[in-house]
Amino acid sequence: MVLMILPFIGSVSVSEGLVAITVLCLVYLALRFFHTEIPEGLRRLPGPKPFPLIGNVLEVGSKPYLSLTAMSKRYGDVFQIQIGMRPVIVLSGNDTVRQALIKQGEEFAGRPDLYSFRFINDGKSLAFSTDQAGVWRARRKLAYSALRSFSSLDGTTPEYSCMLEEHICKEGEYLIKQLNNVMKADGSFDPFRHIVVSVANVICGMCFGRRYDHNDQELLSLVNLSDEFGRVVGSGNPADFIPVLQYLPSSTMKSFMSINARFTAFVQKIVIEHYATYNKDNIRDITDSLIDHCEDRKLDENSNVQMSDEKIVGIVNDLFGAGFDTISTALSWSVMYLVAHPEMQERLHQELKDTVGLDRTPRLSDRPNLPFLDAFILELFRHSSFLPFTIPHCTSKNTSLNGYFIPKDTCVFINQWQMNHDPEIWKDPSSFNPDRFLSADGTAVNKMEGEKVMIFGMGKRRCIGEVIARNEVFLFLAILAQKLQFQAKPGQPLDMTPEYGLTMKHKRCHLRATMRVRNKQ
Ligand code: HEM
Repeated sequence: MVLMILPFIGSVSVSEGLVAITVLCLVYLALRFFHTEIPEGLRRLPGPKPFPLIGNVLEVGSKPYLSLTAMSKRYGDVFQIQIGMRPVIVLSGNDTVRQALIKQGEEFAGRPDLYSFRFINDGKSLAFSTDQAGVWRARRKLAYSALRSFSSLDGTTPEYSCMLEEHICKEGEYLIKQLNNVMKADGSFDPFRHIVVSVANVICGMCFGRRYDHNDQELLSLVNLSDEFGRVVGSGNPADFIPVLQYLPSSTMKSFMSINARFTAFVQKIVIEHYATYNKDNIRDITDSLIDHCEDRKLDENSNVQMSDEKIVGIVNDLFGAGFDTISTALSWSVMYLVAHPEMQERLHQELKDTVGLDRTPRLSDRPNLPFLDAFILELFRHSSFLPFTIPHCTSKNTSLNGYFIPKDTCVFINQWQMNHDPEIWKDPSSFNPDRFLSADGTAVNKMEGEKVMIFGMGKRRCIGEVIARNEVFLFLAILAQKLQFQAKPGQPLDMTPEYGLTMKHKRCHLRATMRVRNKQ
């Protein structure tokens, strides 16, 4: 965050700077003057003392998941920091987060009105916008039912249990061929670069009824920009917290706007093609089903939530965006963990060899027989906590939590990383140990332990793609571990340091892989 504010200082003239600082000081003093009254019986939130203007930016630093976890040890599960001008409540601890997001779910389900969020999906994002509760709920329901029906649709042949399985198996097999070819040609590969196209193709198949070549430049440039997107949304763009910065030039913000504009243009082009070829009697994919919903709604006089067609069809933009970045980050990390723990890589392969064999592609129905793979995925989610915070929440009314007063419209960060590394819950949390999720004889996953892992959020805003995501990570990883053996590139030590963002990624690197079984041609 501090690193993100610094570039602003160089791009402002002295007089502009002085005016900005004077305005900020006046606003700051006014805010302190009108300090919120605490209702009787409730306490004022604890937290570090903020500096004028920058608040606690210095203490939060560039790894907020670590600094805010350290602060939770000092101030407790509910505390307040100030980022720039904006107070932010940070929630940690399983019981506290459960209380806020489930028991008091309605009060904590909003999204804050952050400047950068206005550029995502043209300000009409289901996940990031400040839609009124009724509109958001109706859009979420539509998105959820479209996702569910298009993933559970029958596959094109009885070989596959559903469309989702068909897409993943085909893309998984194609990915193996692709990695094999790149290995032959270059001797190493960048895991994220190839995984992201395969994963994007699965969600493209469901949303748009099409797939892209691994060398398609338009798709490649779009999906490889997602790191940049996560960096702004994840760390909090300075202009979100120091409003006057919205009016000053910023290269980060410029690039963020351009990524969003390109993303929206990419989806819009496909949506326009769908409108032109739409046929009510042949709903091809999620885009068609959303267009169909707009048509039906025009005939439904009882529909009580007012939503524009743009807001309905724009849902596909959210599904596509959320559907590839998260899953490819999870899979890319999986490969890194396999390389970091070769004994686990062998154990996984052996489990697949013993239960599935090497002659057929794994299926979703193999899952109950692959407990170590399931435990490995749970530990990957927990240990990497690659989504260290949920998307920021916001209170919809004055409320209280653990006896502390929290005013309406307060921005709330949920620290998933802290929950996944809490020593009260996890024994030796910093070690990577999938066995923690297995029964004593190693034959079954302990479901209760698994449910303690927090990576999809909880309550009213819980991820709507969770089932698809879990299935996708499982099946892609099963295919990769069955067919390939991954290693680090000689002379290149593995760097597992996460780079902070909405989704934390490992540094781009090159790995090697050898085929364990011949792929079907
Ligand atoms: C491993 C993969 C994934 C992870 C870890 C993940 C995690 C999350 C998290 C933490 C949130 C925010 C929850 C909150 O704000 O409290 C979220 C929201 C969301 N996710 Fe996922 N997600 C994944 C995959 C997907 C997929 C595949 C889709 C759809 C195809 C999807 C669609 C969404 C949507 C639409 C929201 C916004 C929900 C709302 O604001 O009401 N996600 N996800």
